[in-house]
Amino acid sequence: MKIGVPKEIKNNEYRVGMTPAAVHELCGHGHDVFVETQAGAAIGFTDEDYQSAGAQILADAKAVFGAATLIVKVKEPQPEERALLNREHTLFTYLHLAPDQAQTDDLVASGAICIAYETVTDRSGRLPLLAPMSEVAGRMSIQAGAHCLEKSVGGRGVLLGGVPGVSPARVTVVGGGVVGQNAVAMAIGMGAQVTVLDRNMDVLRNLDHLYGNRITTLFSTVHTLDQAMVESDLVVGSVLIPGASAPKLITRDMIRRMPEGSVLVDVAIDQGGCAETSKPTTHDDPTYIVDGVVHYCVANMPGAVARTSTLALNNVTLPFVAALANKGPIRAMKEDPHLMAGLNIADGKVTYREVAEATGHSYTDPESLLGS
Ligand SMILES: NC(=O)C1=CN([C@@H]2O[C@H](COP(=O)(O)OP(=O)(O)OC[C@H]3O[C@@H](n4cnc5c(N)ncnc54)[C@H](O)[C@@H]3O)[C@@H](O)[C@H]2O)C=CC1
Ligand SMILES: CC(=O)C(=O)O
Ligand SMILES: [Mg+2]
Repeated sequence: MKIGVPKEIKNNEYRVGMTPAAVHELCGHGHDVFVETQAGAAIGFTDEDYQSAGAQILADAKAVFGAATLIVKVKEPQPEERALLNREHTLFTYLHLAPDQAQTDDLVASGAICIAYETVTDRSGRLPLLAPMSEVAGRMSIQAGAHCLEKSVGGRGVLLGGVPGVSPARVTVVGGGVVGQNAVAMAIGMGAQVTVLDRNMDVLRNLDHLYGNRITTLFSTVHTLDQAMVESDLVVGSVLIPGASAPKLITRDMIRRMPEGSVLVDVAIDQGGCAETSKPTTHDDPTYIVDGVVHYCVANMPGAVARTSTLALNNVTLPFVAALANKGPIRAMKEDPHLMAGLNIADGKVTYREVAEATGHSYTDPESLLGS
């Protein structure tokens, strides 16, 4: 198989789809790997490192997409990358299609096989290719939130941990999954007073078991969320319905009633965001203010700690890249229903129900499309 690794071009995105170590493994299996020049340079992976691992270095994305059939990336393809895709390609990357009509339409038109990291499953129903980036973003959400609480960025001038004689900040985490658990751990570590909401009682029981009365767990309803929001200094949005647009649980009215200078870090922004007031921002210009509340809505938070994130991502994607390359995408998916769960688009059809529903495309069952 010919595998291509283009340089990421999203704003401040320094991650790379494959590390030199991953390239070495794939070349060892007899595959050809083509890496765009400087693809990993920003995080210390030089062209020479990739060449030593067995890759060929190509001058630009056009050459990589021309030479390879399996494209391994990190972020959703940008318009200029989408223009390079055709039905010979298999694209393996984060896609987040439900809130992104233009990308969905372009990928349908390309005819390519498009497998989304974020909907690949595991035996316990979790999302193993999303998990490491959720760990990163969950941990980052508290440091980003702490910074946003500073006066210079419009925050209310509150220190998360307080000091002797002054109360700590109140942090509310909406969604206690992977992002939420990592946010809770960091917020507790910094001394904040933490409340976490979820609709899954097992999630709340597990957090209660871990932290006891150090945190407050609340079953998430409109009422409990409303109460927690208006008393919070920092809110982390971390709900997910896999593959679907994030539910808009946080209303504009709740935002209006939060304290002046409080902060919302909407990590779920990559699926459209869980607040009515959320819109995607970039690391270049990460925040904006609505009704006095600082909103941080960066859709590629892990890109800021790109070296850690690339290594963590490659740990989990490598076995799937190897399966796709060794068996070919169709056989690899037929033999692994968890990889098949990642298939969002193929042959001009949308094969993920929530994406079809959100974007107005008709849904095609992936098994019927690929044949059994
Ligand atoms: N902005 C960024 O850079 C990044 C964003 N993310 C995103 O963060 C979000 C969360 O990801 P994970 O934590 O991995 O997902 P997860 O599936 O581990 O956790 C989501 C949690 O939300 C809960 N939930 C669903 N509906 C709810 C409701 N109505 N009320 C309360 N809780 C509800 C679920 O029960 C689950 O515990 C996803 O959209 C993911 O794509 C992840 C990594 C980076
Ligand atoms: C998951 C995601 O959106 C990211 O890592 O950028
Ligand atoms: Mg207000």
